[in-house]
Amino acid sequence: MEHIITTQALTKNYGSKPVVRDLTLKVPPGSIYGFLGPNGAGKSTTMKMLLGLVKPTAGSIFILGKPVLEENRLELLKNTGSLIESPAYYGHLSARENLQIVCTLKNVPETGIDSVLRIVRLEKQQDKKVKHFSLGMKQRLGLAAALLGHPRLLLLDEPTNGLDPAGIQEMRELICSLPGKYGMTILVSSHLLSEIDQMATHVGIIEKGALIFQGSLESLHRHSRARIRLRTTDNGRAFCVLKNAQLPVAADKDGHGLFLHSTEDSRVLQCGRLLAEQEIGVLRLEEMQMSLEEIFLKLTEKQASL
Ligand SMILES: Nc1ncnc2c1ncn2[C@@H]1O[C@H](COP(=O)(O)OP(=O)(O)OP(=O)(O)O)[C@@H](O)[C@H]1O
Repeated sequence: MEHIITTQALTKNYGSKPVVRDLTLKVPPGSIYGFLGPNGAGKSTTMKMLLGLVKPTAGSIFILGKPVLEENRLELLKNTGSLIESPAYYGHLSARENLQIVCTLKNVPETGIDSVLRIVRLEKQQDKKVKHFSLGMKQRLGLAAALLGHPRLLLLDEPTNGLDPAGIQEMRELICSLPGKYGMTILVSSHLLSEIDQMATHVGIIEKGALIFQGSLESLHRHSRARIRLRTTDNGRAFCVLKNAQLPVAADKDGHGLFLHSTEDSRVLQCGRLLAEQEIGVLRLEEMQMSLEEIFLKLTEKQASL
């Protein structure tokens, strides 16, 4: 399977300051690739390099299987839509008129305007002046502009920044619908783990310019050591019984229960049997996943200790 975006040792220094280091991105076709990292990690700089807006210090970029070179950059970018930073508009013009200008700039037919307005659900407001738009509507118009020309690849830099919860939800649903309906691949950046968790199929985590994780969202979740939380009629005695049986057990911090640091059926079964034998009642038994927040901290801690 050929990746839609590949970078090799992509590097950017500003003066002597490394901002992106040796980045090897692999974005699979049809994926929503969540590009995750704290503020200042280098996400925007990377996306700008992919779009040819910032020149890499070193390394190479391949988009849709082709190396991005000065001479074919424009051709490749024809197949790429982007929403980087707050999109600029003519406030005194309507949404449709703004999109007509984008069509001229992109050299794509205006016949696509109706369809992108429908996708972003702005068809009813298409004749309204953009200066009267809410931030959410402006972001959706930005997405509509990115979708003109039906690109195969979309690059979205923090598309939900500044939106209210309803706007965030709307933008998220829109983004999620695009690969299935239109066969697009999407690279979307965010510093919010929960957001990526709800949207992405694949994840790349960048910290201080370097990639510290890349893979499917599922494989990221596998990084989370799941555990079982138990509440019993006698947590103190239960702890001793399980510990004596060499089970990986720990008391939880507030003393209301226990953690079994394993989700293997055989161990959970053993745990239940031992407690029943000792006539200790089980009140709760639940599987706990590490939150993405915890996974991120774990990954970055590991990085810091390397
Ligand atoms: N033109 C520039 N000149 C010098 N330094 C820059 C320039 N652009 C970005 N930087 C620095 O590069 C680092 C990475 O910035 P970048 O905007 O890529 O991060 P980011 O992950 O997108 O963060 P944010 O979510 O805050 O936008 C920051 O320390 C920033 O100050």
